[in-house]
Amino acid sequence: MTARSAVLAIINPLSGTTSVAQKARLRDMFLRRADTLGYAAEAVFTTHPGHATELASAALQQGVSRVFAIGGDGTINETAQAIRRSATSLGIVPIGSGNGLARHLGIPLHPANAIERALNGRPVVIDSGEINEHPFFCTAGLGFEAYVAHAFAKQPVRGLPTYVRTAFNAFWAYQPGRFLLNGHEEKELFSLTFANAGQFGNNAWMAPTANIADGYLEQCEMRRFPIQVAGLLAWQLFNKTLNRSAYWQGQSIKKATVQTEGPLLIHADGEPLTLPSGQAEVRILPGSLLVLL
Ligand SMILES: Nc1ncnc2c1ncn2[C@@H]1O[C@H](COP(=O)(O)OP(=O)(O)OP(=O)(O)O)[C@@H](O)[C@H]1O
Repeated sequence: MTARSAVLAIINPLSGTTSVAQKARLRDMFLRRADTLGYAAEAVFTTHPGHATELASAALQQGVSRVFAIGGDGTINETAQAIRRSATSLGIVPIGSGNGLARHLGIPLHPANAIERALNGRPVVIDSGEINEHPFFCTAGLGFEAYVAHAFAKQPVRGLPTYVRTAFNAFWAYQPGRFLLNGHEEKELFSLTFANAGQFGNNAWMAPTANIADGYLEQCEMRRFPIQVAGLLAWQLFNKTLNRSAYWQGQSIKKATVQTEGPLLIHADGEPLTLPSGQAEVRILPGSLLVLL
């Protein structure tokens, strides 16, 4: 008799707005379905930030071939960073607030369908990025989007309504910053995005033409814009046409540097980070992650 292949599901009890009881039902559904398909499945709830990386690293050491992240982009990031550049594949069951990577990849947003897709999926190679030592799989960036990520992290409740309220309030408080790009171009920017996937989440497409497996990041710059065009830009962001705006500029890059005076607020897959040196080095890691699709 052949041994059953081991798989692990990592579940963030705090992702999105579904209750812990609902997530426990998802865990049970995952375990039942994995068992039916012949896997030796385990599922673990995270207990603290960074726990998903610890669990996925341990699974990798034990030779687990498929690790499933049941959560949002932050949980996917923590899980994927442990198994990138390995033969272990990532399954994605999106239950977060934005689910940018899952939406870009066309993964079903209904958890039961996503479980089915991931358990039956084949490994497909995608790129990932790094901003200093921080990996990202969807987007990283600075300026307004980093400002919002920092503000959102302080909210007691997650989910889309909280995100929209936080972004709206941040819009009035935020002042565009000055950044030195690649050591020679000084620019005042509303935001600067490094996109592996095309969207932040919730179908907000900052980089409508991004290809997640082409070996490039899309560097998207948003210039300061008059308040009168904010509504139009928001419409274009969700309509996947922001790249037609005169305030948007994009290029495909393999690496970039950004400097600012004082600490640099950034985000990696929506997780807020601060770079005390004020300097960011961004690069693409082509073909660095296997995703079950
Ligand atoms: N048990 C836990 N207690 C507190 N925080 C946790 C725990 N497990 C994970 N986290 C943290 O929760 C944060 C948010 O998780 P996640 O990204 O999955 O959900 P989300 O923000 O609702 O979704 P999205 O990123 O798609 O918008 C991550 O930064 C992660 O480190």
